[in-house]
Amino acid sequence: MLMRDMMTRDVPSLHLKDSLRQGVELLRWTKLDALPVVDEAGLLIGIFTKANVLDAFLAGVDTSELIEGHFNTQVVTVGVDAPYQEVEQRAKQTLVGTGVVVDKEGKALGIFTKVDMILALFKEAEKLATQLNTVYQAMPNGIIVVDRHNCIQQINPSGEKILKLKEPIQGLKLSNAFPGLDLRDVIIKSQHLVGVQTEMNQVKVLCNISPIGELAGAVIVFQALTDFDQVALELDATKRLYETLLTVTNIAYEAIFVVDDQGKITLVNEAACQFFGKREKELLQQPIEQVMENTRLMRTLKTGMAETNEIQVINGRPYIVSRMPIVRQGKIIGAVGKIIFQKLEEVKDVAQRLAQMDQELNFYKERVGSTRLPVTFNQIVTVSQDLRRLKNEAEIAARGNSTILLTGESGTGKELFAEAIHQASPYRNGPYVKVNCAAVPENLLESEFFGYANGAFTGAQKGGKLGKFATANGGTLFLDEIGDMSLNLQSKLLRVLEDRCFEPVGSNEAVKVDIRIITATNKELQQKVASGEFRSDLYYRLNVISFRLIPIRDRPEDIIPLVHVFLEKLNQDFGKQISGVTPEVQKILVNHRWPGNVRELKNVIERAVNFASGELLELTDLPFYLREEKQEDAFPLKKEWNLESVHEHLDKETLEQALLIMKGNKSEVARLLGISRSWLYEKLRRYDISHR
Ligand SMILES: Nc1ncnc2c1ncn2[C@@H]1O[C@H](COP(=O)(O)OP(=O)(O)OP(=O)(O)O)[C@@H](O)[C@H]1O
Repeated sequence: MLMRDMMTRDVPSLHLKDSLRQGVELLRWTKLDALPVVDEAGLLIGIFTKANVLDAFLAGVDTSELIEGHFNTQVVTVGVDAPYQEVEQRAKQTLVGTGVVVDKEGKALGIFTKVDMILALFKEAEKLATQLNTVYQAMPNGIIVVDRHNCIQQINPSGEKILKLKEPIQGLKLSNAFPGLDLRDVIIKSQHLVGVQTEMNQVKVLCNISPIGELAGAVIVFQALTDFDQVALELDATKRLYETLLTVTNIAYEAIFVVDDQGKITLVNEAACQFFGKREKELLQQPIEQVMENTRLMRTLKTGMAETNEIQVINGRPYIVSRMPIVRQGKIIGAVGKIIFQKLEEVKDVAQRLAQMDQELNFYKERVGSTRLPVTFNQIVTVSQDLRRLKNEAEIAARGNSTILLTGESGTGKELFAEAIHQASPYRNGPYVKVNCAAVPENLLESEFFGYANGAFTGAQKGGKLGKFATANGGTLFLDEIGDMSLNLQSKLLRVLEDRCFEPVGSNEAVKVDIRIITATNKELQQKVASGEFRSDLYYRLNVISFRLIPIRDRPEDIIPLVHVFLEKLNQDFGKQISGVTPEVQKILVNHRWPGNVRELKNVIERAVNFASGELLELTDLPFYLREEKQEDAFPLKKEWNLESVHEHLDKETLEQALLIMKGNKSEVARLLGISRSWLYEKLRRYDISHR
């Protein structure tokens, strides 16, 4: 409210040439207590009041005299645009009952009387009361007003609702209505109480209590604690969720960042900070476009389309990037970006370490070994003419001390032959030592083969350690998977083969050994020689006498005899009495291609014995891939298949078969299929093949 809204307007002004009579008549006519006096230009020069009239009368002045000299030149003036508060202030400070309202030039526009002030006050109070009442009625918090005697004056609708009041409480003593609530200190000591938890009408509430003026009473503002608790709980849960999210994102190797709907960064993980080379606070709230070149995140915000695993060149390097919109109630409220393999080196490192541990595990597993009976040629089951001839030749070769190379597909019996040769050789009384060259970790190779001298290196076993060559002294050293031996070791092996002499790690003294060496591989060594992966001189050294073992599909007549030998042993192990296989099963076994050879056959029979309930192994006892062969002799080409699905089908079958052959040993499966372990895991995951 401004002065212009409070003043009395249309007030006549007096001039110097006006008589006292005219002044009195105007006062009488307007019923005002004072009138402004102005000069010829209308500018205010004074005020003519009832007191001036009385003074002139007492002095016996004639009413025809001019008012000049009979009015006050000291005038209280107020600007027409002065706000209510200023007017109130001025009114409080002066005792003068009437002020003159002027414009900026000082021209009198009207007067402002005490009556005007009171009316304005009423208006202002009314406005305030309406505002307060609206707040009072509408606010969600409860309000109780008590007077100085602790009597409840008012309670707002929210208050009644929160406290579930059934009857009015106005007029009651607060301590009676709500026992335990004492406001005496608030009222007497004018104290403010904040965050008071109490119970009113059996409702837990949180209150702020304030005194009203001086000893006038108090007001309680409260809210139900249950609502409050709820909000607090939700807030806590949100906080926890946020912290979990931060921790999760920080564990990730990928750079992860979140933007709001404007493309401003709202969250970054540590990897993202490293990736962008900035600190978190430097990134937060920055437009993503300024932080990352060629970002397509703004597009994601517009289109709402997720893009996963796309190649994007950032700072000249390609990265795998994914983008995902964040949608809430059908609206895109932000997006997440992810840059994968930002720390590819570390991932590779971890993978390498895992592979090495895996290798070491296999190696030590093998070392633990078993104390089974020695294998002789008698245990090599065959009715095939070719294999029998090979067996005879091997038996003859065993009698000498030449190095023997055994080649052939996986599972064809190379190891079996190696041991049988040893048992039939002049070295039979010496040890038979087997080393899987592919399983010895690169860092253990030398000491494993040649041993080490006392104190050769920190952590070395006291007194040194014998290597495989020394251990096999006087016996046979069977080097399996020779095709996987590193070139470095190949040259060292060549020396031992030539001189039967070697030096342990950390020693200058050559050790001479008398050993028979048998090697084996399922790789095409000649091809490896051609590609430079295998030393040709070593190849010729190893290839003095060689035997290529025959895959079982080329000697199907051996299948059923082998099955019977296996059944005999398995019956003992499992306490069963299975005497053979049904004709149906026999047909399948004989027709199968057996990529895993005798090992696969042995595992299939072991599995079948586990499942078998009758006297003969039945179709249902066979693994699924073999059962399928019953229906389809050739590969089944279905109408709905395309080249890709056919390929997948074959892939899946081969994997399942390989897993069975290798009894779930992933390293062996990968080796059998000639793929890396990581590729194998990828395939198992893709085809959803469970692998324990
Ligand atoms: N003629 C056979 N008679 C009896 N058992 C056999 C015969 N041939 C292979 N086996 C058995 O099949 C399994 C695989 O044989 P072996 O380990 O000797 O094959 P491998 O050719 O050395 O395989 P890899 O190249 O995968 O090492 C062994 O359990 C072995 O006893």
